[in-house]
Amino acid sequence: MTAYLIRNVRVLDGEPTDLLVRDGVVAEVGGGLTAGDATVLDATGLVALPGLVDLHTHLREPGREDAETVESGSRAAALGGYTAVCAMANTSPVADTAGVVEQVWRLGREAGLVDVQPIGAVTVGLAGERLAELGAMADSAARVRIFSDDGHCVADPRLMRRALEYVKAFDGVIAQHAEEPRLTEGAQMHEGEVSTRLGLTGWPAVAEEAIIARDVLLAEHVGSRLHVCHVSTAGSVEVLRQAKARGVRVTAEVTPHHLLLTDERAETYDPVFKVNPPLRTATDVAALRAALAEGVIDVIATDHAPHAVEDKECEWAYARPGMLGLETALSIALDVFGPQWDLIAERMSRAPARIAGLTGQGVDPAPGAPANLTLVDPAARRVIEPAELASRSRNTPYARMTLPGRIVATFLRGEPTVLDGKAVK
Ligand SMILES: NC(=O)N[C@@H](CC(=O)O)C(=O)O
Repeated sequence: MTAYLIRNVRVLDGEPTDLLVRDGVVAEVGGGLTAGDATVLDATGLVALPGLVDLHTHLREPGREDAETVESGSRAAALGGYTAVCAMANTSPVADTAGVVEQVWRLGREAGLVDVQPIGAVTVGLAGERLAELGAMADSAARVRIFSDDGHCVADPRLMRRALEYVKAFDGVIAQHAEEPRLTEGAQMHEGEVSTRLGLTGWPAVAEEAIIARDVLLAEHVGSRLHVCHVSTAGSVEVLRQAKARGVRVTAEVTPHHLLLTDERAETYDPVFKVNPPLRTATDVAALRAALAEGVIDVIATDHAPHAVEDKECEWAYARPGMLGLETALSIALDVFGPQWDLIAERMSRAPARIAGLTGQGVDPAPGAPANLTLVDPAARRVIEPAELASRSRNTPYARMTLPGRIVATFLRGEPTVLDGKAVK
């Protein structure tokens, strides 16, 4: 195993120092370390962060390997500075058995670019009727702890209650896609002024808020852990704020796109901006930013949702919802929050690692810490070219935008997965 001496790097907000990475851990930190047999990387101007952890990634394997595979999604993740991703269950077949979650977990190990932690479905086939084999998935080699029907809401309150109760036994968490389905039938975009003008059926904020309100009460009632996926409205933030103040065991995530883009993008009728939950208003964006800074929202999660060209480059009404996120998330965070490295490390690495129970991930670079880390050049700016992305899909909403920050290197347990901005394998 090669050792690396990372010279003159700032660890988060600290002064420039050297990091010696050896045998999978950060062996030493300090000024003027000697290289010995280590490969020297000059990291002047770069910032070292704990490797990013994504709580919400769609890898599409098994079933839609034309849109993404575990390997291509892992490469996109590593290039985005990630060392772990949680793979959503809405594959085909659905990840609702020990067999499927073990398959995804094994494919992740084989790719070896990030830790792939499968998420299990809450209900069989995401159909919302019967609980899946949560215990068998938890006991499998994949050690599933997060369960989600993401893409669908667990709408039946009794089923949601049972799921919350069931996962308590192994400190699991239910990650809810909060969308009251009766309120979003036929919905194409956020319900508001823009949808009225365009004549598109709206997805009202209350469809999200009503489910979050119900679920925090259920989680409180049974004393279990709830995680809320892709929070998108100012009203949801208020529900979460109240629940947290009461001590409910609830955590929440927001996506990079909901921190940056608004429903006005739908005026282009370009389906690249169609996503679930939909892009909301500038008021919502401001509330989400404040909630993330404050900690009412715990995590930035990408909801990386690759889609094949035929599913995206068609009429708005027929396009699948979802956008790419892994290769641009850190840049969006930097654009929105500036170089607040401790905040970025907390919301994009430590907190998601804690919620997912991933030991060894989300640990700041310090002597003895597992060498899962990423080196960022905050001064770099890059133009996003869809064709240059490592994802098999092209549906980035940031095409041809200039974004700040560039991932220069990523290390997974001491081995580089990205060097000089390029994937190592
Ligand atoms: N977030 C999205 O817009 N899409 C997700 C699932 C979903 O939440 O609809 C996908 O799997 O494509």
